[in-house]
Order: sequence, then C-alpha cells, then structure tokens
Amino acid sequence: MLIAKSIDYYYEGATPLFLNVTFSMREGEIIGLMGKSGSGKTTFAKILAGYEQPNNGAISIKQKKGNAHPVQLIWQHPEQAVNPKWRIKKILGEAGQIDQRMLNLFKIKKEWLDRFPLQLSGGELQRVCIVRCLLANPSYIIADEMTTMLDPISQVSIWETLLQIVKERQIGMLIISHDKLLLRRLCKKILTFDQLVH
Ligand SMILES: Nc1ncnc2c1ncn2[C@@H]1O[C@H](COP(=O)(O)OP(=O)(O)OP(=O)(O)O)[C@@H](O)[C@H]1O
Repeated sequence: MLIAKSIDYYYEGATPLFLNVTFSMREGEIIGLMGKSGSGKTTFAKILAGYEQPNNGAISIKQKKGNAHPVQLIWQHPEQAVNPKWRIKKILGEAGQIDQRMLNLFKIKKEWLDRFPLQLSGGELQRVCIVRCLLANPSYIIADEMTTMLDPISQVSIWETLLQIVKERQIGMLIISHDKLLLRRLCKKILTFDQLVH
C-alpha cells in the first residue's frame, strides 16, 4: 500500500500550493487523476516518487522490492527525463538488467541501443523511458501525461502493452491526464485533485 497522509507543499517563497492532501493506492490498483492545470498534480507525483520532500505530512510505502525507489515516474517529456549524453544502452542499464522480452514488447530496436536520446523520435524515446521504469521493478508507477504527445495509434499500443505488464506484476498505477476518455477506458477509479484535499 502507498499512503500519502496530510501532505502540505509550497515552493520556496510562494504561497502554499496545496495543503492536507491525502491519497492511497494498493498494488495492482489503477487510478486516474484529473484536475485543473497548475493545481499541483505533477508536484504531488514528484513527492510520491521521492523527488521532492513535503513541508508537512508523510508518505509510507509498505513494500520495497530492490534498490530503486518503489515509485517510478514516467514523464510527459521523455527528452527531459534522460541524460542526453548517455547512449540508450547506458540509460536502460542503469535501471536494471536489460531484458530482451521488454525490448520486444515495446518494439525497441537493437540498433537504438547505441544511439543518444536526441537520435530517437519522441515516441521512440518515451518507449525507452517506459522500459527503463519497468526495469527498475517498481511497486507503483505514476504516468504523468505519458502519451499526450503521441499519435492515437501509438497511444493505444503503448497503453495496451504497459497495462498487460502492470496487471501481470500487480503494480499500482496512477495515471495523470486531462483526457477523460482515456482515463475512463483505463481506470475503474478516477479522482480529481480537489478530492484529495481533506
Ligand atoms: N520548481 C518550481 N518552482 C516554483 N513553482 C513551481 C515549480 N514547479 C512548478 N511550480 C508551480 O507550481 C504550480 C503547480 O505545478 P504542477 O506542474 O504541479 O501542476 P499540474 O497540476 O501538474 O499542472 P498541469 O495540469 O498543467 O500539468 C504551478 O503554478 C507551477 O507554476
């Protein structure tokens, strides 16, 4: 179980972005999160994944599988999520042992492994980032506008593959999106960020 209890957060010098946010997710659960632009969804995702510390409140995560953080984030802009000076092989290898089945599932070609991130398209690089996330063997994944910049056919194919693995491994998944139809298709439970404020 991932539990965020009474989280407050403010960026330095700014008024509080949010106060008293409470959220929980079980492993294997798939939850959609919507909310006004600028309300703090991405910031909250960073807190859950350990990139930011809350000003008040606590995060507790029951299960830890390995050395990597048990909550892994997949960002909207993959080019900002990787070291541009590292070849794809190194980017993936840092997360865990490169697994050929994963490369096949996400249609990652062997020749890409020797390229740098800017030598892949946005969609290709996003698939690399998804595989990197899975190689870290997370208990929870947060996908923050993960497929917003992809064409509809690629979106469907990526979500089908990722959800198959998420279900196989009973990973908990929080999907942040403004796309109501996408969330309705993927999630039984859809929350708005306002509903998390208690
Ligand atoms: N590093 C930062 N320093 C100061 N303010 C920031 C920083 N990062 C984000 N903010 C501000 O915090 C607020 C919340 O941003 P955040 O990205 O968490 O919102 P969001 O709900 O994910 O928005 P969107 O739906 O548009 O992606 C915004 O007003 C943003 O300008």
